[in-house]
Amino acid sequence: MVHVEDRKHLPYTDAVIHEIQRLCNISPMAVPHKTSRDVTFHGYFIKKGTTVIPLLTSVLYDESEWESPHTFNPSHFLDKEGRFIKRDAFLPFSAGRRVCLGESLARMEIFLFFTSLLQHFRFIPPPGVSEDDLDLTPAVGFTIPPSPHELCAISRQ
Ligand code: HEM
Repeated sequence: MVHVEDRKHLPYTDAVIHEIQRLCNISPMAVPHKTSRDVTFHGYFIKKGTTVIPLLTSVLYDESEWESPHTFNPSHFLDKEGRFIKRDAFLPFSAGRRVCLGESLARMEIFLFFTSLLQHFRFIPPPGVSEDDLDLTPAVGFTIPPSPHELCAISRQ
């Protein structure tokens, strides 16, 4: 049985989960916001009342922040000794006053579901399908869920 406190003892697992959320961010455009006053941001003047859509993907794939932004690489979240490191550019829940209210709950649930499932099952492609045939290209939309595909869960017991 896994507990949420185990997260600190499982840095590689934690890094894998963070990397999945970075690379497969499900809410790339967060939620539209409106400026409550005139703002100058990075030299651009933004008038009060302007709708602003934060592109979280631009941070999660930022080439100046990530060593291999377009490749799955849990080392983004590990130091040389294999300890978990926080990264400022990890913003799948957005940031600021309107940051996702469910972030703690979501992170806890993802850790518990992910570790429990992997402890009890091995996941393999269905018979006749090779791993290379699995298309992990996400669906496109306001949110980007994974495309439907089939997997077999094999009990480890
Ligand atoms: C992997 C799971 C989740 C992701 C990636 C996610 C991501 C986000 C993002 C990007 C926003 C927009 C923040 C902004 O306006 O800039 C948001 C808002 C919000 N999320 Fe989540 N979310 C997740 C799960 C949850 C869960 C489980 C709950 C509730 C139990 C939740 C509740 C909310 C609420 C209430 C807001 C609106 C906050 C506000 O406007 O003040 N989210 N979320």
